[in-house]
Amino acid sequence: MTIRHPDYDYEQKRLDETRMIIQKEIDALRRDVKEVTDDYVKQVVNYKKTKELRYLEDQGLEKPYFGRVDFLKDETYEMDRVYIGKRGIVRQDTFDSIVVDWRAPIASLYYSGESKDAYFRNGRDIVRGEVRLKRNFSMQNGKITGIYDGALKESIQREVGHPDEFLEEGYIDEFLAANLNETNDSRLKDIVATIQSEQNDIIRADKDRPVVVQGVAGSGKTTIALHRLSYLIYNDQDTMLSKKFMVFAPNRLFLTYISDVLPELGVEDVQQSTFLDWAAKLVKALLPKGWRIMDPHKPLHLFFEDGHSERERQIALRRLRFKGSLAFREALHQYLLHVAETRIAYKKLSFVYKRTNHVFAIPGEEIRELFARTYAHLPYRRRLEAVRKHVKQEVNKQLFSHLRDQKIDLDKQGLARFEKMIDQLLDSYFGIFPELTAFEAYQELLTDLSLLMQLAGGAGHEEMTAEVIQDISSSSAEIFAAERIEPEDVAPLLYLRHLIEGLEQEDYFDHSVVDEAQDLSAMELAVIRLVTKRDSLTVVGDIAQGIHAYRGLQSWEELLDGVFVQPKGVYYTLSQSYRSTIEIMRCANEVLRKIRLPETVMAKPVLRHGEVPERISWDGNGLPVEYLAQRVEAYRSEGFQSIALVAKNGEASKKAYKALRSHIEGIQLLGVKDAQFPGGIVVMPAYLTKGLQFDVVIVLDSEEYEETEWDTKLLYVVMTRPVHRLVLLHRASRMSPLIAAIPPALYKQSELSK
Ligand SMILES: Nc1ncnc2c1ncn2[C@@H]1O[C@H](COP(=O)(O)OP(=O)(O)OP(=O)(O)O)[C@@H](O)[C@H]1O
Repeated sequence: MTIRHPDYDYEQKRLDETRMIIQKEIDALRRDVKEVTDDYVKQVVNYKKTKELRYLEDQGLEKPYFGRVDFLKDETYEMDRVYIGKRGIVRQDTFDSIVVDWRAPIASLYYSGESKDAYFRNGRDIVRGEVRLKRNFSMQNGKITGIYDGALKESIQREVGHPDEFLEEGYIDEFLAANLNETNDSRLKDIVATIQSEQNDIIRADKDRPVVVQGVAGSGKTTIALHRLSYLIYNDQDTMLSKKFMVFAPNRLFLTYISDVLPELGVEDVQQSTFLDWAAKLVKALLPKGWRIMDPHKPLHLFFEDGHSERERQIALRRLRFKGSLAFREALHQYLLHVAETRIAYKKLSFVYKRTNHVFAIPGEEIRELFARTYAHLPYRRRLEAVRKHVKQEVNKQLFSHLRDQKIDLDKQGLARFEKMIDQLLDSYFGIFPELTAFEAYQELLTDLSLLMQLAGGAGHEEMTAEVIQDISSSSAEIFAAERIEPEDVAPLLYLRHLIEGLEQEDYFDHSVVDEAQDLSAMELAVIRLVTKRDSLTVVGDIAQGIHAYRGLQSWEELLDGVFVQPKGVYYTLSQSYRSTIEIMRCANEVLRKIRLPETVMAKPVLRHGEVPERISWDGNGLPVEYLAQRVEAYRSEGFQSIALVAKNGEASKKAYKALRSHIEGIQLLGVKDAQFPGGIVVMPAYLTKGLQFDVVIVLDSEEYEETEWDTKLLYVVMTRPVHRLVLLHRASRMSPLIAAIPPALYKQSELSK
């Protein structure tokens, strides 16, 4: 902390002046919003003023800004001194901007740091110059408590040696370190003051191209995606509406976990849903009466709980993987082609114009060409309409040229009669085209084995052997026979609806965020792309945290090469991890190392130290409940607020809860059906901890994690949840091979006996 900074007096004076102006603004706004009015426009203005007032009262006065940049413009050689805050503040009397909003174009300079070659985009223009100073402030009760100047590399050089080595090791500036060290509670918070340059690039990326982010655990993916929404709304209010923004997240628990930060960021009315909740609403309208979508957690039981045969799992795996694949999307397209080519007769359309005995005719081949090629890009039903319209125009053209040749002047009535006749003719011609409905077509494709073989198998689909297709088809038929569809049917069914009927305008989003995207299938992401205007998507995730063997992406290439092709998605990677201490990340990285993925990058923790993780062996039966209760109490008295006791699966967490509830006050059990994230002390299954963070994580049954790809990923997820402390408990008789492989120097070991 540098209270005696040479500019301290200057900055404190500037802050005092700013606060005086804000106080005046508050007084004026209070007077304005008191006024009762019937005028609608004034009501809208008052609503905005009330929001502004609330911000100024709650936060603006206390901490109007967090940073400053001095920018010397190349063109004019003028120095701009800009103070940056969470919201812009403008004096109502002079309209002078006293604080610039972090989302404003010029604020971008603050995030890219000091540089001789700096620039920012202002609309289409690029403003170039030099960032002479980047300064951060800590403030409390209107007093500056810290000033941090950001010549990052230079200060490292001075203090500790060669900068690059330290940056490699995750050196961070003092200001970020101070922010990270504040005891974290489990909720997500805004990071506007400490957004890092590579995170800033993502937040401010082109809005009309898909952005795909692969980031290690704790690299700020969720946080950044939400900040990007805030940035987009601020800069593109004319073309985007926040109520047309959608955040797709993995479960309802996660949605309540993130929902607090959205109003903080000034984006209140964003839609939030799991993919399934959103898509199921649309799909239900396509299902016959009495049909239902199966419980989405059934596969979790099948794959994570005991008591299921390997063959059962194999069939389910084949079927579920196929339904989420781009190969299936291709088969859906092939189905439509198949219908267009084999189920439509494309007869010649002809009739005799009685008055002249002239035969008008459109060859069947021409209609085929129109249907199967010219209008092939349109959904089936819209294509029918377009071809019909085209044919009608063609007939009319022929008629007028014939009438001209024959020098016949047809009056209004004659023309109307002709038009009616044509309409009748077209009704009967197009009436024999198959009337497709998405649901019937979908069922047919999956249950007609030979059709599925023809459309999904063959050259180029070597993995789709007859046996695999047989498994997919017969197990799908069984589900349909019970008048059910499964969650994995929802996306392809919607996709097929799009191919057949097209989507309605109100189904579209102005921007979609997909969090934990590795858990969605390529097919689901293809559907999200369909419903998002101008490819304005932010897709974030971590392949190393893809914990569902039966679903989800295997690699980002699948997405970039198969879904975000035109315009091409922009791919970013983040390897700096901000959540956990160095000690925790070192252990977690040992597990990550075991996940052999081409895209795996080791997480680089920021320089924040803490206690080393503990491995505790226990030789009794059940759980060491009294010991756990003591530990939890000790953590509580250390000031930690959120503590997760994690069991590998749902059954085990229920058992643990039963054993612990009378020993630990306020402990809560979280399951898949829970929609509220309570914070505090919770027992939960490992797969539900995704995306969340806790001060402390205690893994209750670490011996249960086998050396399989999915268990490794699951353990990695769990180990990367804590901000401060990690404890791995295991039975004395067994240890997970994944934990056995962690060098003992990286953790503290102890034994616990009955
Ligand atoms: N630039 C930053 N400044 C301060 N804190 C940050 C920054 N970036 C990320 N964090 C913090 O790091 C933690 C992890 O962020 P977040 O949950 O968004 O990461 P994630 O990549 O989505 O993680 P995971 O994949 O593990 O779920 C949060 O507490 C967040 O506030």
